[in-house]
Amino acid sequence: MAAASATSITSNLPLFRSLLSDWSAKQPPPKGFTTTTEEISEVFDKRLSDKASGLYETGKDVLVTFRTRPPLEDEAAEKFKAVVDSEEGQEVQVQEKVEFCEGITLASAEPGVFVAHVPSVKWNGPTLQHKSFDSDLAFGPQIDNEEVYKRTVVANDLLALVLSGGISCILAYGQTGSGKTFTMEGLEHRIARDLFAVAAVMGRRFAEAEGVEDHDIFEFGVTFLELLGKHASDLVEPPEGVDARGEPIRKEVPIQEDKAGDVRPRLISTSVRSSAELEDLINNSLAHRRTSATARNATSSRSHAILTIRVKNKLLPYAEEGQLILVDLAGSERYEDSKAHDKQRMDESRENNKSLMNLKDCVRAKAKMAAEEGFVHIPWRMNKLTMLLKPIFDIEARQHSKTLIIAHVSPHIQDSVHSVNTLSYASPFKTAPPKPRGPAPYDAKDPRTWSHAQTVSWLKDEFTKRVKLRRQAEWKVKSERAAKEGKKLKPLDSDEPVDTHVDVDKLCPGDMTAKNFAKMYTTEFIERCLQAARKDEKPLPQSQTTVVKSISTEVAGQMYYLVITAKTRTRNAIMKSRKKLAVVDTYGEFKRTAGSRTSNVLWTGEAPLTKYNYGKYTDEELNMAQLQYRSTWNQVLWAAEKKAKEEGGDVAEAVSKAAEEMMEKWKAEGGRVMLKFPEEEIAEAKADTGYKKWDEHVEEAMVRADNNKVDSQWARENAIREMVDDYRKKKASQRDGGASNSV
Ligand SMILES: Nc1ncnc2c1ncn2[C@@H]1O[C@H](COP(=O)(O)OP(=O)(O)OP(=O)(O)O)[C@@H](O)[C@H]1O
Repeated sequence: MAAASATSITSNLPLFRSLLSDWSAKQPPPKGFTTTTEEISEVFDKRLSDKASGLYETGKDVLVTFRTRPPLEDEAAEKFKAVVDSEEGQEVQVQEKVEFCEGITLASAEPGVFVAHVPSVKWNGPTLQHKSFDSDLAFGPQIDNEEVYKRTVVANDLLALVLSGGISCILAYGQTGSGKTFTMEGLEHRIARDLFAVAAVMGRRFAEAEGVEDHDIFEFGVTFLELLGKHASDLVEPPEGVDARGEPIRKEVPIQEDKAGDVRPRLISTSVRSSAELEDLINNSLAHRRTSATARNATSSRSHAILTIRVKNKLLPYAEEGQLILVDLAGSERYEDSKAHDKQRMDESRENNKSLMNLKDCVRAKAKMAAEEGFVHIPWRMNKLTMLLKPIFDIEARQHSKTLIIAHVSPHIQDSVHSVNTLSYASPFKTAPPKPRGPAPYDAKDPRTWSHAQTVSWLKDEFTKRVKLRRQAEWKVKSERAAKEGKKLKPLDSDEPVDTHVDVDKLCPGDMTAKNFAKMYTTEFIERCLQAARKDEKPLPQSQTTVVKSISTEVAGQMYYLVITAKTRTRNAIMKSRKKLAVVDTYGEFKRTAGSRTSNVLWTGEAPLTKYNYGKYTDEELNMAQLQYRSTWNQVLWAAEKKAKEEGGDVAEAVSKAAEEMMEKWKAEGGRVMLKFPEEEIAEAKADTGYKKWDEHVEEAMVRADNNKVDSQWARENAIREMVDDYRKKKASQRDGGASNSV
């Protein structure tokens, strides 16, 4: 079935309307939302006012939302009035007055389901296809910005996340004119309205827990950046004028990773202290963006706009900053449209297209990572847009983050093809909710498996251990000082009980487990520890506050570290079993065609099929080569088999020979041998190389592998092999050097 042209859609509107009405008559009534907005507000208000209600499910890391807007007055008539007559290639007015016809139907609001009605042409004439897409939430044309704000920002507690040192990111995606800016501006103004009220409540709670008088504990810095093609500029500054092409002239801002691995373009960061100041800043920056939109070509729909609000907690000066990142993306269909434009515009559109595709890869990888509870490679270094979004894509980041993508579609049937593109871009980000699992067996290294009693016992041990460590360190300093004065301190009795300050039973009441703590933001954990350290509800003396803050930060870090490493172990086990499966699959296919093979081990001398001595390659090498060549491996073997059969030759010999040739090629391409190193040696090599350099090398290798369609897991291992080899060489030369020195 072919897609219908704009001409045929508009001239066939009566037919499509009747097909739509037949279709609608057969549909069940749309499903609405599972909660009312009043219920969302109620839960939120309670959470803010009630200290004990901090235990809540943080839900998914990536949420997908669809939105369609109402048709605007006379829009259909304006937008679709003159259409090209495809037969004659001339513009003709096909209808006197073009009335709106629905291209999107909301089938369910939560979980979201949109049905796009796509006009197409069958052998017997025009017809309609109905394509259904899933999301977490869907907003029909009657939903206003206030409700969108409540069901996204409020329901997911994004402001509290940011104020607790986490990262919230909202991405608006869709065709030009679909309503991205309308949504983002709506959200931005409401965020400006509420952020300081939420900050006041959270600030008061935190300050009270610390026994500090000043409740004004947050500092806010705002930046606004525009990315047009590869060029970034600061939207806080007005443009310096317009060039001959009618484009705004702006100072370019470089986007690079700094030495610490951060991507912080040099933008004007404006400090804001109230809703009014934030609102003013947003309005001015948006006005600067719109100034350019009134110029000859609306740059606003061709550029990405990124508003970032950074939040610093003055009482936790060393903690990571919270970030709220709001991104109004460039129109998604621009590349096709740009074909009629000059080279510069086409380059810019190609760049936008690339960045949107790369963004898709990153969001998809992130969603997958969250759903599978482990690490996957996220290629965020591939372009400037995803580099700017590093905080949400960097797997090393220790901050909790939540990403919300709002995919916008036009309501018109004439835009259905674009709508299908938009919905199929965003829909795959939706992940299944985590499967309800029975209680996992106890694992001392995985906090997610601990019961209430095990959690209490771990917390008691951790606090005690850390207080003892502090005591030990202080004793050492004091005893050294005493030794200088010729005195000797009484040795410490390590069995002597210590005051951990934090009452763990108070910190971990009822049926609370480590799972609850692991989901908690660090600031919330510290706040709870400070509360649990209070005796008779009296504020703690300053010296104790400092100790509790520092120890509880360490305990939270240790808990998070245990969760992360447990997740990595799960992930590695998944990867390993997948690798095995891939090998078994390859083997299965080979067995089907080659017949008589019985051994479970591939390509070894023991197998009856092989006359060649495969003993010269290890199983690991053979598996790696097959994984790398994937389907090519089978194709080559099948071709050898077919040829031998046709020519009446020895099939086993031909197949084995072909396999051997491939192994030789594989070796010649760089001796891709996966070596096994002891974990301690890898850890030593890592520490010696430097963690940042190590990770960069691995990441680069994986990106290169992604580009070359080579197994990225193999690339990772190969990169590690190279670095451990280097480390071995370095150590050997030091040894030799050391040995020659000592001679
Ligand atoms: N939900 C809505 N309700 C009412 N009007 C809307 C809604 N969404 C968008 N509009 C209107 O539709 C028009 C196009 O919306 P908007 O400018 O937000 O689109 P856009 O996707 O940001 O386009 P561009 O990519 O060109 O910037 C505007 O006039 C806007 O006011």
